[in-house]
Amino acid sequence: NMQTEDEDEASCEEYVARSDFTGSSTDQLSFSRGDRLLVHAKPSSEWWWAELQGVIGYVPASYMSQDAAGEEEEDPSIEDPWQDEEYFGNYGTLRLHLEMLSDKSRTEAYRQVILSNSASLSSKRVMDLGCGTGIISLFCAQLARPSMVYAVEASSMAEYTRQLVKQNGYDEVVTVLQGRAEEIELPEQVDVLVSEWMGNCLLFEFMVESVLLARDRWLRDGGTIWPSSAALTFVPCQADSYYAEKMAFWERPYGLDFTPLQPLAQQEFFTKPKFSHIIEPCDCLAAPCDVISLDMYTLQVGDLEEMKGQFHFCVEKSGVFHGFTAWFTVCFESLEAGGATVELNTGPNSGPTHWKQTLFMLDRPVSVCAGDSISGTIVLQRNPVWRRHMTVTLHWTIKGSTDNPDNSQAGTKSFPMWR
Ligand SMILES: N=C(N)NC/C=C/[C@H]1O[C@@H](n2cnc3c(N)ncnc32)[C@H](O)[C@@H]1O
Repeated sequence: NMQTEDEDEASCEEYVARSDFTGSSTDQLSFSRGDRLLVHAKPSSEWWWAELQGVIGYVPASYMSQDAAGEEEEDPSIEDPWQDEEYFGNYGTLRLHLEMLSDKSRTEAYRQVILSNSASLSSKRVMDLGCGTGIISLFCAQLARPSMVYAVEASSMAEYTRQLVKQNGYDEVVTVLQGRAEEIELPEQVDVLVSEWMGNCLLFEFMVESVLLARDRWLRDGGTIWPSSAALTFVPCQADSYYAEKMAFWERPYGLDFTPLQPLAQQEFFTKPKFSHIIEPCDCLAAPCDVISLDMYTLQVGDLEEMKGQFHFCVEKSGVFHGFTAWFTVCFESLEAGGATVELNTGPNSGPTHWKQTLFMLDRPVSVCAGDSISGTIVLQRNPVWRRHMTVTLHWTIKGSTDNPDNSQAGTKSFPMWR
């Protein structure tokens, strides 16, 4: 039902942009912090249809603020950009700790780090950032002889962690401090800073920021940070079963044609990355490639705002290119020069982990042949408002191999994680 102009104006709402936004496709508006936008419709919770100086397009709803127009500073007490209440609330329950402790690949990798460095850990001072139930700190006390381990945990789990330390007779070696690593005070600097901070797609949750701040404040010069380095790995892949389940399903359910729902399915199921995807090695269409590498000694908090990477894949076998799958690897250098490095690889050729892998589905699958190339860039854009979130923007070009050079097409897509 078409509304008349003035009615339409009446149903519009004015919002203020919380921060700058650069549209990544022609149907998205770009705007600056403080711009006043007229929201005409809210077709989904993520993207609204809005107008700015006569131009209409999609805007990310999370950037829209209805604070009293003109109020410059968003009141963080209303909406904490770090969502710490919810975040640390979740970690105050056992569910996530049970999941992480049950992840053998993850937990045994950290145990191996302590075990293989046990001699060098003698008389060392250690900080375990975000210790959770304290498993890494307990490994240090159980397998080595550090002079002190400061186990820092912001959630209410910390009081139980203290009990676990005492229960196992390590209260002389492990000191549990409840609080955010950014705010607590240690009595001294440490020789080793260890943390298990990696989120989905390596960076989600952005706990890594806390690790960098603690490194700069509490790790002595020449100290060791574990993990020492991290890499985000991508591969172009098939995702037949996921595509069949979410998209092909609408072709002929019960002998009926439901294909008009496919645009909705694409919007609802393929707009965000799919966490906890398990990719089989045979789904990989090319050799994986590290698109982003982080050196934990030199990485700066500012670098986290926008990280860029490039990729170039040579398709090794013909198939359907449904999207990209991502995972990460972290390395723990030895405390002694020349000692063995321990690696935790969360990819399809290593043991399963609770992170599994992350699947980025293209809007439309593309058939590719062996010899084709898929090259492009990835940009991880940290969300300026919701500080634990980011957007992953992919640009790719598919070039036919020499015998079918005309099969060349380009694409781009932005995936919010999550806001
Ligand atoms: N690996 C992932 N994704 N999460 C694993 C681990 C997260 C644990 O670290 C704690 N944590 C996170 N950030 C901080 C901080 N800044 N200060 C103190 N404790 C913190 C959380 O409460 C969890 O117990």
